[in-house]
Amino acid sequence: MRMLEDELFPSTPGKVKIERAHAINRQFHRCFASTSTMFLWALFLIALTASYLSFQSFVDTSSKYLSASWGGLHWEKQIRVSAEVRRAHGISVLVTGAAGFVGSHVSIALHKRGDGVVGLDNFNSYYDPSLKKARKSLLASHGIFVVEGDINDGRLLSKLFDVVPFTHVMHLAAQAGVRYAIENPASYVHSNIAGLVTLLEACKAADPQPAVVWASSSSVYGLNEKVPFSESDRTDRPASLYAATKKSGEEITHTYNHIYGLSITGLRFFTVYGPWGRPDMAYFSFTRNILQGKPITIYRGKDRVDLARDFTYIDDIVKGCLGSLDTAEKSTGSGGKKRRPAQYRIYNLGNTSPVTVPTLVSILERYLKVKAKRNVVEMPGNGDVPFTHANISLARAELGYKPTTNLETGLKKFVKWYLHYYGYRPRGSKNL
Ligand SMILES: O=C(O)[C@H]1O[C@H](OP(=O)(O)OP(=O)(O)OC[C@H]2O[C@@H](n3ccc(=O)[nH]c3=O)[C@H](O)[C@@H]2O)[C@H](O)[C@@H](O)[C@H]1O
Repeated sequence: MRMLEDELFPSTPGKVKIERAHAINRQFHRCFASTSTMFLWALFLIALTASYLSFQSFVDTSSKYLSASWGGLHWEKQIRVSAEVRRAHGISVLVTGAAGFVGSHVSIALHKRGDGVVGLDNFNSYYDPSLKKARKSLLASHGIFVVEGDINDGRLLSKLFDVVPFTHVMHLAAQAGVRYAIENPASYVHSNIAGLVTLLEACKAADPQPAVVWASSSSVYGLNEKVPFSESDRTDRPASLYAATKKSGEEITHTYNHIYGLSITGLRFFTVYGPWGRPDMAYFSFTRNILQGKPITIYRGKDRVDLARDFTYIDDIVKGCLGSLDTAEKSTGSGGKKRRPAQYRIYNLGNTSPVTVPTLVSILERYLKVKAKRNVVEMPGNGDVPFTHANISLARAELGYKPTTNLETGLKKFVKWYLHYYGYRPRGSKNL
């Protein structure tokens, strides 16, 4: 009994080590008694490692192949059908970020007028992916196919251009949100810089090259104080990493225009809102909190000045996007070289009438018939700017852009959609 206890619970761990060392030594001598045996063992181990490594790479390759959510004849057919143009002089458009807020609206508008549309979206979880899936279903019900994939996937992009000679790319996929850049800076570089370059590489290599229309942002005006913001104003003082990546996007697209002859149109969107919107934005999260009886945080600027935004309704933005696609000239390059200079444009798409954040809240209270629990705090230094205000003369003159929806009307439509989508009882909704 005592011996058994000693074996199981040795009083001196060092002793065990010495005994084990002796035992291992004896075994070692038995196994590798001669040099030739050791050589054979070494050969055996090398062969084993090599076969393990090649098996691993086989497993990796095949699992990548098996898990790829794209490819195959059926997949290609869905893309071709979705890209079919159904009107004279129609266009075929690859819409990136198609399951996003602006992307889904633009896709439907294009499809409705007879253009071909193929969507691309990575369905990331920056906000509730079930809303993105619901938008995808909505698009499917219109006959629009959305490919699940990432703009950083160059192979996928070149495959898409092999299957369809897209005339246009509407590039809306991006890491959005001004304040989230503090939490996750890498995601902005990944989507708004690396993803943009991968997309432009695919566009440059495509034959024919498509014309590219893409989403920049009002945030590029950064710390500008001159109002309203005009396209010729300085944009070299971004207040957030989000803004910095969008400004970089304007410069990156310029490079591709200059070297490869890609036709480029950048659209500076001003705080877009509306049905099927983004849950991370203030008007959306305020609505959710007000209905749930939770407090909302309202930021206030220096000297207790209210923050203001040139809130722009989604339908107006869609018209600006379509106007841009329709007036975009063809790209001029092929085989990696441009034949002649190509079009390069930048436009503000705003509403031209800024509204303060407390006023936005009052409008929501009225439509929701619930008082908000307002918690007013100093604007934290996390990338916000005090106000935005668009000068849209250029877009009006060259795109025929003319916003027609004020914040009151637009929020009414948003609230109606929100109550319906999230299954609220139609309390007084007849008034909406
Ligand atoms: O035009 C753009 O280029 C950008 O527009 C949008 O950014 P913003 O104008 O910042 O919109 P949004 O977050 O709705 O905040 C609105 C107001 O509410 C204030 N705000 C916000 C949150 C909060 O809890 N409290 C608050 O007061 C806040 O301080 C601000 O004054 C897009 O999100 C962005 O992706 C980009 O497209």
